[in-house]
Amino acid sequence: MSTYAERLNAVTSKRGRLCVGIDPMPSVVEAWGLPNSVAGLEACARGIVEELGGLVAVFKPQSAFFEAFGSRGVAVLERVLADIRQAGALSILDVKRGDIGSSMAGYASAFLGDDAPLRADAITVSPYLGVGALRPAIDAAVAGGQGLYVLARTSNPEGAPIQLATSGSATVAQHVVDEAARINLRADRAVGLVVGGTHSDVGCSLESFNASILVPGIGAQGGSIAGLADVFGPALAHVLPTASRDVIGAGAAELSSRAHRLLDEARVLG
Ligand SMILES: O=C(O)c1cc(=O)[nH]c(=O)n1[C@@H]1O[C@H](COP(=O)(O)O)[C@@H](O)[C@H]1O
Repeated sequence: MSTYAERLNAVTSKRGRLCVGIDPMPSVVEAWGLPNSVAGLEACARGIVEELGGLVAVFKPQSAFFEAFGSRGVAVLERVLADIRQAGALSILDVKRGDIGSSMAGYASAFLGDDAPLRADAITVSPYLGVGALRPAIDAAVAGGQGLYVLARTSNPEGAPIQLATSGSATVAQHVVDEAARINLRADRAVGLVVGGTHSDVGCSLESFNASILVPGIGAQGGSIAGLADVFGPALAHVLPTASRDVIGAGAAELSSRAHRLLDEARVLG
């Protein structure tokens, strides 16, 4: 069985280093000329994968916009994840879970389990109950050839007081980066990071990090792919930029041209 790192490398080598976020919020669904309903959600979210599924390497559905419609929205999310798989792309399910070990094991089986209806190739997780509390998800990811993306330095301005606070001799963000790198030595590089593309200085050293770095904040939040080389330096080799509204926010007619524009920009990442 191949690891998440190997699968990610294979698909991004072919399709380019870009993740498209599937955030079908009401304003996006409206820009697609669709009603703010389960049917509108489904037409928008599955329409994105139908159009871009053979082009883009990775998709990141944001669970919140599906959960907003209850069980019928979650059923749409199941179908979107299946569509992504069918298209030969990878899915990062953005659920930002983090809990004590026993509950984390529950989340791991919900999103990473072999037969889980919401099975994804990777999920986003929060380390604020301790990086060690993520262990059940790390074990599940390694067992299934899947990945995790741990929030280290998020794209939003409100993250700074917590993530840049000092813990011992390093910032909290640095602690997360170092712990993830240490775990990866025995975890098939399954533990990636989330580091926003909106900062001129991320406030932690990524130099010796050894796995994928998901970089949100491109486009709508002010970040640009062109600006990443200066900020990420040698870690640029691990960067996977992700954009949602910048690609999907102007309706179906502009979807393909916007994706192609970002794929062109992402060529500088190699
Ligand atoms: O984990 C994430 O994906 C994430 C982390 C972060 O630091 N900032 C961030 O914006 N995100 C997510 O990335 C997406 C950003 O959407 P756009 O700003 O439209 O590209 C949303 O789904 C956010 O929840």
